[in-house]
This record gives sequence, structure tokens and C-alpha cells, in this order.
Amino acid sequence: MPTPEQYDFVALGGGEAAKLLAWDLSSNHGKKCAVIEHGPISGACPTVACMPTKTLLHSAQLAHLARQVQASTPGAASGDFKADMAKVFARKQEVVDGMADLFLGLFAETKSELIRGHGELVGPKTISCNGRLLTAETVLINTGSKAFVDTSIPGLADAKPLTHVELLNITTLPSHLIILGGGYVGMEFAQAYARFGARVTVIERNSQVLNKEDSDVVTELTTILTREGVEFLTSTTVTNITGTSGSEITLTLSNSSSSSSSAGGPSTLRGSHLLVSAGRTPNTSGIGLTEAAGITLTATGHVAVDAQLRTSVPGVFAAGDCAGSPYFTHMGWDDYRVILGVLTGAPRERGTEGRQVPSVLFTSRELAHVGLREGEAREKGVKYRLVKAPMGAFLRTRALGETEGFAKALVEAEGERILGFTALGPGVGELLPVVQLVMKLGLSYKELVDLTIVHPTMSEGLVDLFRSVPPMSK
Ligand SMILES: Cc1cc2nc3c(=O)[nH]c(=O)nc-3n(C[C@H](O)[C@H](O)[C@H](O)COP(=O)(O)OP(=O)(O)OC[C@H]3O[C@@H](n4cnc5c(N)ncnc54)[C@H](O)[C@@H]3O)c2cc1C
Ligand SMILES: NC(=O)c1ccc[n+]([C@@H]2O[C@H](COP(=O)([O-])OP(=O)(O)OC[C@H]3O[C@@H](n4cnc5c(N)ncnc54)[C@H](O)[C@@H]3O)[C@@H](O)[C@H]2O)c1
Repeated sequence: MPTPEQYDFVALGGGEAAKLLAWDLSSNHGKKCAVIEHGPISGACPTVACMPTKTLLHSAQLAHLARQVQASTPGAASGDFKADMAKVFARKQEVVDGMADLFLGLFAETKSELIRGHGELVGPKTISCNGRLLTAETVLINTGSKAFVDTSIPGLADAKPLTHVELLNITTLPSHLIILGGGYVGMEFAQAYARFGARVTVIERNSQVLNKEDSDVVTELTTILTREGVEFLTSTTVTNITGTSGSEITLTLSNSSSSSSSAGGPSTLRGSHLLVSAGRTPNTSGIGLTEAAGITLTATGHVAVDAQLRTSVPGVFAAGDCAGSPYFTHMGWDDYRVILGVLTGAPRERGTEGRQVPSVLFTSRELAHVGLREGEAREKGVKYRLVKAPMGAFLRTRALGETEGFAKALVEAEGERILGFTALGPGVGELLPVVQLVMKLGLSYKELVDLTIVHPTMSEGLVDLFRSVPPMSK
């Protein structure tokens, strides 16, 4: 049995909060820190999630624009346009490798240790890795999540479906990509691969994809994607699968929609590749969490945490997907700040309760959201004033030739605070921070109306949108 090595901070899993805490605690607080990571770089976001998918979507956007130029400007381009998937893959890899260099540099610069290997808890605050034992005053569990593959679907496991990890590594174009699950992962890959020239079918068990979003938003977005060739089969479940992803695969489908001509009856769908994007499972089993460390898990398999991300064991925190924080990198980033606040009082001590959860689906058009959705407000009986404007009212979109989509906001019925904001349009993710700031400070929407914003930028559309908030009913 090796002698335990004593650290101030050790993270099991190199997710977002893990590396930020290690870098910050070592360089600004003189702590001895280590991060244990069994993947290629520290964290999913730079390797197999946010950064490579956004790189892929950008390449797909270029392919789309090249095709548009060919179609609309005879003579501006010639020949049959085809995406070169080997080059698309190479560019994605270049970005991933660049992120690795950046992170390795930060570990070196901050003198925090990145331990490459699989870690497991062997005691409440002791981790075993590569034949070493590490103990620390503060331990962080930041192991992330993995794609959920529902093995109760007959034939799914044998079909060797792709997850986002494998799909990001194939260098040829699938002839027909079938996507199981119309959530964030499914929608972004659907548009990217359709734009590269693949036939794409999305199967979603709910009556609409992106089930949490308002139906007007989903209708507009799916109309755009359908026009680009993506086929959506909603209210549809898979009852059997034969064949193997990568060669030929046949799915037996059942449709439960009363409006569909195939309602109730089975149908089959044949494709070349199958992507599973049907939700995620936290990486919390087989690493000694409950057995060796006595850490409590929730019914969903996440590490149980309080509002300051403390687990049931004193001195052990959990952050990110594995702790049930909303599955976004920026929420992992905020988890880092919450834990840093507890450990050092800087920037200030606070919890996760009531924090904003902004999101952007990076399809083109982007779908940006923060706060309350209209459907949610109705369900909860929250009274609101609604303002909605087409993207064409954001004059910049006219110059871009991208006027589809709209923005809408919910404002208090009997007050002036903004309750929620949603936009579907080009680059609308960049509109969120200014709206977030007004919401966070509890300011009146009229503060936005009062701004002078550069013309013609997307942001100036916010002034017009909020100018049109209907008056309070007397
Ligand atoms: C395809 C895709 C695209 C996405 N795009 C976006 C986006 O654009 N924007 C956004 O905000 N979010 C996006 N997300 C979500 C985002 O990637 C996750 O919410 C985020 O990465 C979670 O961070 P985390 O800190 O919880 O852990 P992770 O980043 O998942 O890191 C956990 C790390 O722990 C390691 N690990 C696990 N177990 C062990 C062990 N026992 N020993 C050693 N190491 C271990 C893993 O290898 C991993 O590197 C995307 C997700 C996917 C799947
Ligand atoms: N741009 C971003 O920020 C971004 C991008 C990708 C992923 N993410 C994060 O990762 C999370 C996980 O993404 P995801 O798309 O895997 O999950 P998800 O939970 O967003 O969507 C999964 C979808 O699959 C459907 N589904 C599940 N089982 C099914 C079945 N058997 N048949 C048909 N449909 C089925 C669900 O109804 C749901 O619509 C997201 O919720 C998001 O938080 C963020």
C-alpha cells in the first residue's frame, strides 16, 4: 500500500470547475493542487463536446454558404460543391489540439498537477490513481456525464451506435445519418450533417423536438431545418433495430401521433449510421463514491449537493453534470465560482439558488434563451406582458439576408422587470448578456429602451423590441 500523498485540493475528473479551481487555488492562494483525468485533455467541452461541435457547425455553415453562392450567383463558383470531410475533421482536430496546448500550458504556469489516469475513491477523501494514493483537505468530484444508450431498445447495443464522441471522429460522410433524440446534441449534429450533404432523419419520442422550448420557437426552427433537408419524425419510438451503424441499419418505428397517417402502425427506416443523442447519464458509478467514500447520490444518480455544492461528506464538493448542475459548460464555470467563494470568500460567498441559466443552441439560426419561457409562465400561472418581434425588425438581419426567426420577451404584468427572453436568429446568443444584466440587477426594461446602440448591429433590435412592450392593464 503506497503512502498517501497530502494535497490541499484534489479533483477526481478534470471537468470545468476542477481545472479552474486547481489553477486559481495554486496560483492565487498558494495551494498544492492536482487534477486526475483519464481522458485526452481535461474535460469534455474542449475535446468531445462544445468546442469540436461548434467548429463542425462553422465548417457546415461555410459549406452551406458555398452552396448558396453557387445557387444564387451563376459564374461566382463552378463545379459540384462537396464538403471534404477529411479537411472538416482535420480542422476540428486542430481546434481540439489547440485547446489541449492552452490547458497544458495553464497547468504548467500555475504549477498545478495534471495526473493522467483513472481515479477511484478508496476512502472519504482519498483517491487512488496509477498506483498512487492522494488525500486532500478539499476533494472535488467533477467527472461529468456520458451519452445515455437505452439498452432496453431491442438491438440498440448490438447496432454499435455512435455517440457524439465517435461521430466527431469519423472522416467520411454518412449517406444517411439517423439521429435518436431531438435535443441539443441531436439538433446541432442534424443541421451540420445535412449541410455537409448527408441525408438526416431525427427521431423524437415527444410531439416536438426540444420539448422544453415554446412551440412557436420549435416550429420556426424546424421549418428552417426541414428546408435544409432534415427530416423529423416526432411522437416516434424505436421498437427494434437490426444491422450495424457504419454499414446498414434498419429501425422499426412506432408513431403515436393521432395526426400522423402512420399513427399506431409500425414502419421501418433504413440508414447508414445511427447517432444516439437521447440524454445523458452522470459518471458516478464504479468510482467508489458511495461504497468507499460514503457520498450520497440522488435518485437520478447525481452526487447529492447543497446550494454551495457540498456533498454529504465534509470537505468533499461536486460540480458540473455529475452534480446535477444544468448541463452547460458555463454552469460548470459558475460552480467553480461558488466553490471558490466557499473556500476563500472570493469573489464572494454565495450559492447556486436563483442563478441564471442562459443557453444557446448553436444551430443556424441560433436559439438563445434566458429566464422564463412562455409555456412555463402559463403552467405556473405567472402573469406577464408579452412582446414579440420578427427578426426582420432587427435591421442587421436584412443586410445579412437572414430575416427568419423572431425575438420575444416576457415582462412582469404589474411591474417592469424582464422575466424571460428568447431569440431565434443569426448570432442572437450575443444578445443575451445585456438582457441578463438588466434581469440580474432587477432593472426596468425601460433602461434598455434608453440605450443608444450602434446601427446596424443585432443589439439595436433590443431597443425596438422592448419599446413595444404593451402597457400594463389597468
Ligand atoms: C456534443 C455536446 C455538445 C455540447 N455543447 C455545449 C455548448 O456548446 N455549450 C455548453 O455550455 N455546453 C455544451 N455541452 C455540455 C457541456 O459539454 C457539459 O455540460 C460540460 O462539459 C460538463 O462539464 P463538467 O465540468 O461537468 O465535466 P466534463 O467536462 O464532462 O469533464 C469531466 C471529466 O472527468 C473525466 N473523468 C470522469 N471520470 C473519471 C475518473 N474516474 N478518473 C479520471 N477522470 C475521469 C472525464 O474524462 C472528463 O474529462 C455539450 C455537450 C455535448 C455532449
Ligand atoms: N449548445 C449547447 O449548449 C449544448 C449542445 C449540446 C448539448 N448540450 C447539453 O447536453 C445535454 C444533453 O444533450 P442531449 O441532446 O443528449 O439530451 P437532451 O436531454 O437535450 O435531449 C434528448 C432528447 O432525446 C429524446 N429521447 C430520449 N430517448 C428517446 C428515445 N428512446 N426515442 C426518441 N427520442 C428520445 C428526449 O425526448 C429529448 O428530446 C443538453 O440538455 C444540454 O444541456 C448543450
